[in-house]
Amino acid sequence: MAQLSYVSGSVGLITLQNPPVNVLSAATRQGIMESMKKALNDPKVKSVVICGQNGVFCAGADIKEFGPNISGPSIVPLIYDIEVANKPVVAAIEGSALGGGLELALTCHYRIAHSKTRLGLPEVTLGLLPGAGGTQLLPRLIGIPASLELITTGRHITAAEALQLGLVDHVTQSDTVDSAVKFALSVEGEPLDSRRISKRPCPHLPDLDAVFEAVMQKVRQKFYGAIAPIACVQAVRAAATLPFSEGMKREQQLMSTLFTSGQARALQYSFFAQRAVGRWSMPSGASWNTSKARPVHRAAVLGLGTMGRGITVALAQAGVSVVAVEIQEKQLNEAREHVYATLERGAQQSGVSPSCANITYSHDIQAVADVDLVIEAVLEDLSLKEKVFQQLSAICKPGTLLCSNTSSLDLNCLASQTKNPELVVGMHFFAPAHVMKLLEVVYGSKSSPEAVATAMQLGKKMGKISVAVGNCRGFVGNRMLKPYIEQSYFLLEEGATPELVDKALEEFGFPMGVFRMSDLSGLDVGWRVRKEDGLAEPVGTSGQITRLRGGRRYSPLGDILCEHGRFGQKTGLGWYQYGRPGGRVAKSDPWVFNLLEEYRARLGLTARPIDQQEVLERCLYSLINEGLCILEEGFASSPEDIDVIYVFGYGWPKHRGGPMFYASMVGLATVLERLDHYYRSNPDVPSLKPCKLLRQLVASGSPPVHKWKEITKKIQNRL
Ligand SMILES: CCCCCCC/C=C/C(=O)SCCNC(=O)CCNC(=O)[C@H](O)C(C)(C)COP(=O)(O)OP(=O)(O)OC[C@H]1O[C@@H](n2cnc3c(N)ncnc32)[C@H](O)[C@@H]1OP(=O)(O)O
Repeated sequence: MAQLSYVSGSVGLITLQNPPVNVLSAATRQGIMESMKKALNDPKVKSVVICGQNGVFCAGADIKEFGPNISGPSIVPLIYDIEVANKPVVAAIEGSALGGGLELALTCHYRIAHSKTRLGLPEVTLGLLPGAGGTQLLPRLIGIPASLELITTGRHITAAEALQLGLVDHVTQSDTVDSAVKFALSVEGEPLDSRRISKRPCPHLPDLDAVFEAVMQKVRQKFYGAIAPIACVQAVRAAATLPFSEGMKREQQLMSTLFTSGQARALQYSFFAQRAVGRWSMPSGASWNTSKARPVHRAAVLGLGTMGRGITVALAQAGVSVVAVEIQEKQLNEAREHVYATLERGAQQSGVSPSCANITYSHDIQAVADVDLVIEAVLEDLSLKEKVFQQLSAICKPGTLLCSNTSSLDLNCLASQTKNPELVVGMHFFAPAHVMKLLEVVYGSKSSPEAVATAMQLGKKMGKISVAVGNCRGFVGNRMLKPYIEQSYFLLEEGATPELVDKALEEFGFPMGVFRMSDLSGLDVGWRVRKEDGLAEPVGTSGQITRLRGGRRYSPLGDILCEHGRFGQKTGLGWYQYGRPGGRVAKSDPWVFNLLEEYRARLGLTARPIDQQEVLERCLYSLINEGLCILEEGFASSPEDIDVIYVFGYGWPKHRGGPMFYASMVGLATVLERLDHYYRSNPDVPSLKPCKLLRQLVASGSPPVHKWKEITKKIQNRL
């Protein structure tokens, strides 16, 4: 797992060999330790270079090894041995140097990096801190403010930024190992004391207390509820205020608390879940490793409203050439300006040139004739979309993939309008489409595995986390949102306020509670759907209110707000008041309180005290139950798919892993017991009825999430 060889007469070259990314597994640590010892004891060796095989230095500790029983040599003494070595040790960094990998490089006496290398201490994103000396070494090398920023965000930086910060000594464009070996030869025999970072004082910072206080406040706000960023700040503070050895003790102390935390487990689960969703499968058995994606060089976006514009930007930024089509001239011109400005802004932020040249605009649908793939993003209206798919099927060259950005319509209906329904898939982006990481790739009953593979690959190219899901109402994300919103309305009927419900959800970790979120996305969207479904009936001021519709309990509260023109932020009024149309700051609205009181009085409902626990149980457990139904029915192939969708598309707090992981943390038996309890008192609310899979999982001893697939398969086979 690490190999010592000899080059240029006097250089011992230690190569980490743990593909694909040379993580510091027990065997790799052992290999480094033995190779170092051999090199240092060999009188022919005058200097040492450490590199990684296959163009990657090291992606840090092996996350799979984390747990109560870690075997092999500890990482801290291992890297300490490198720093105290009496021969110069040079890190030859290429590919990635992350986490423990960067810490390994920090204990070397010199760091040479290839210009394309990414460096960082991303432990915080795994619920940890850089616990192999990173919190003590980095501030001594690059100062406290820069270290705080890198360690609390886990941001990866380029070699150029690393050079600017003083994190690396030299950046090369040519062969990294060759450069490092030449460099090692040039420093053989030179004194090393000044090169040992642990021996340096931490750079002085005036107003130390004020700096740390401000950072702590920022971190608490930005990463609400997360414990790792706070521990990171505390550890860096130790570097600033304590001698190195004491700081190291503090780092270890803080690390041991984090290491066993539920948050670290959730975040590490999420790390692997993000990668697992790429290994998609369909109920037919087709999957990522049996299906080949087609290349997409040229794509079209049809409809340049908010979503179409965002998708155009994301495609252009991914280097795909785009034909952007909008039939209304005015909308087309506005879209052109908007896309240009967004690309310019993005280019300024990232320091690369904007990709505007890749886009051609047209108001003629015929312009899509020779593209490889079309993404339709016209209004969410079935008959309009059906017409568009008929046209696309007639215009596009044979083999063009036809994708819809619909968030709610039946993909099979759209596919049935085309000559080749196997070429139709959903690409459900989330607003703003160039920013949000999530993409649901929806397969209909006729979508070919090749079409799914192509959409998944294009999503990846656009920097999205793509999840393949089946074609059910609302797909995965929006379908699970329905019972969650429904419960929040019922809670209002029973005595809660929008403020109380939102507070509970925001304290849980959502960036916005359900009512603030609804105001942001617009209450009229759901109202239109409910009207189409025949659920929303005009209530007026004196009309009778029926709470049982379609055989189940229904709350018309959202409809009543819409009848009053309260569509949320865009009209300045919704569940809250915003001062003006388009306002963003939510203020409580006495009108809503009065409405709730009058509504309850009309229906003879008595308000009762409702606590945060009940809000969480009813909103979250009904959402979880729907997720389990989706798994049971096979519309998502794994709990990881659902969790990734919720974390990256719906603001589920990252440090809680996702709804399925959270349910397993709370205890599936507890979730079942609470759902049973609420369903008993609300038998007209079917979303509270625990699904078969939940009962089965509990009966099977509540296995961990990665074992659920065995049980879902059994249920699906029986169906
Ligand atoms: C042992 C005692 C504990 C002391 C702790 C001391 C303090 C140190 C802590 C750490 O170092 S924690 C780890 C910090 N490192 C990271 O967070 C890096 C994580 N990896 C990445 O960001 C990316 O993988 C990459 C290196 C940028 C490469 O990206 P790329 O897109 O090229 O490939 P991936 O598909 O992401 O990865 C390939 C493959 O490798 C697996 N993998 C990557 N990193 C790790 C890791 N650190 N541990 C275990 N496995 C890792 C990844 O899961 C992929 O495998 P599959 O999931 O596809 O099987």
